[in-house]
Amino acid sequence: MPVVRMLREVAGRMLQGPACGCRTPALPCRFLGTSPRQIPADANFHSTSFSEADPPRVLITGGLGQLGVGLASFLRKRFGKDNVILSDIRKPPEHVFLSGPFIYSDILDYKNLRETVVNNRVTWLFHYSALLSAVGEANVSLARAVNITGLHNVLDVAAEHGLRLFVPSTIGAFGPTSPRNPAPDLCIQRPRTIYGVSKVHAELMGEYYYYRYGLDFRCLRYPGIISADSQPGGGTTDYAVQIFHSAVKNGRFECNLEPGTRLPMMYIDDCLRATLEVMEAPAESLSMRTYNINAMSFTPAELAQEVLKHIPEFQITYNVDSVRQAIADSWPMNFDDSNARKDWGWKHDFDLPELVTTMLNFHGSESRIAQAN
Ligand SMILES: NC(=O)C1=CN([C@@H]2O[C@H](COP(=O)(O)OP(=O)(O)OC[C@H]3O[C@@H](n4cnc5c(N)ncnc54)[C@H](O)[C@@H]3O)[C@@H](O)[C@H]2O)C=CC1
Ligand SMILES: CC(=O)[C@H](N)C(=O)O
Repeated sequence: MPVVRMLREVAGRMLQGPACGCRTPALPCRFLGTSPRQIPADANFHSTSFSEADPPRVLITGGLGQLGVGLASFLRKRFGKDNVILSDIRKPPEHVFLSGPFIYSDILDYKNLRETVVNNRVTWLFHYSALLSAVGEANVSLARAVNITGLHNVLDVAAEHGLRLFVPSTIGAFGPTSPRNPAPDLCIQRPRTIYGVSKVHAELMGEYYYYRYGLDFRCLRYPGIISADSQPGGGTTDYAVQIFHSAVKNGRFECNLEPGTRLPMMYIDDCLRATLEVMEAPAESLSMRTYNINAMSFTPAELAQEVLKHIPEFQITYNVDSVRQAIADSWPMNFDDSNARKDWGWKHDFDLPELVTTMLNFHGSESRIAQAN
């Protein structure tokens, strides 16, 4: 029965492991026929590697959020200012607009995205556009469109043009039935937010494109990220950013999570370094395509204790937001990132004391500058 044997062989190849560089991957059905998303038959789905003399051409989607501007500035130091293009659907503030290339790019507009990639000869794409956990619950249909349909557009453009693609996932990709302390890389993932569901979908679709078409998909599950000079975009872990600004400005903070809510967290410098490290890691060192990364884990009460060491008059009060609390209660308290440490040498620099000192120094000097002016 030759047909059955042929099907078995194809299925066997897919289940065996990633497509290797020497094999021509089968075309996805949606790329055939009259679809605008055609992939040439000789397409090479393997992202190009780069040398110092020939750095990647980078596009960051959703780049005006909490993390994108910092990522652009970090990557520009490594690859050169003009090789890193920041994009978003919002208008950039002047200092961002003047700091390097910025373009309008709506990930829901496939043609616009493809044009951007082609016209700028993009080779690496960091896909940051998303609606985060709390805003996602407030606008499920928009979150579904941006986080799921938008991801499909990004995956197709990346596959079509042989890009190396980074998509961040999150602690929010786990749910109440996942092991919580710690959550390992591979376990039950049944999140109960549209954000979490869309991120599990992104992990699975990215890995599917990797195994099926050889797309160079790389994904890190970020903890809650804490940044000094950018505002969070509507997540459950936002309190851990806002507390520092309030502590310095007012000496007090009203927290929207209960004092004992333990969540994994990370300082932005560690997050951005991990992102570049996994993108630069040799493909053969990656035993997986989606990794947990971890740094620290604390509760609002523990964070407040650490702030008190610097600002003895600091006061924290609690006014719990039931939506955010329910989300936080379903997320991991701790992350097992041993695979990232083993495979590509991940190591964080910032623990809670260094985080608090750094954040308070930043906001302290900001407020001294404001007072002096
Ligand atoms: N900030 C954090 O603590 C964490 C972030 N992540 C992930 O990292 C990525 C970046 O996060 P943040 O910067 O915090 O997000 P953010 O919410 O601050 O920014 C997201 C950006 O996406 C843009 N956007 C929305 N719709 C768009 C569209 N149709 N086309 C293009 N852009 C669009 C928004 O204008 C916004 O600037 C997200 O994918 C997020 O899920 C993961 C875990 C933790
Ligand atoms: C942890 C995240 O993904 C984000 N900060 C959120 O709280 O939604």
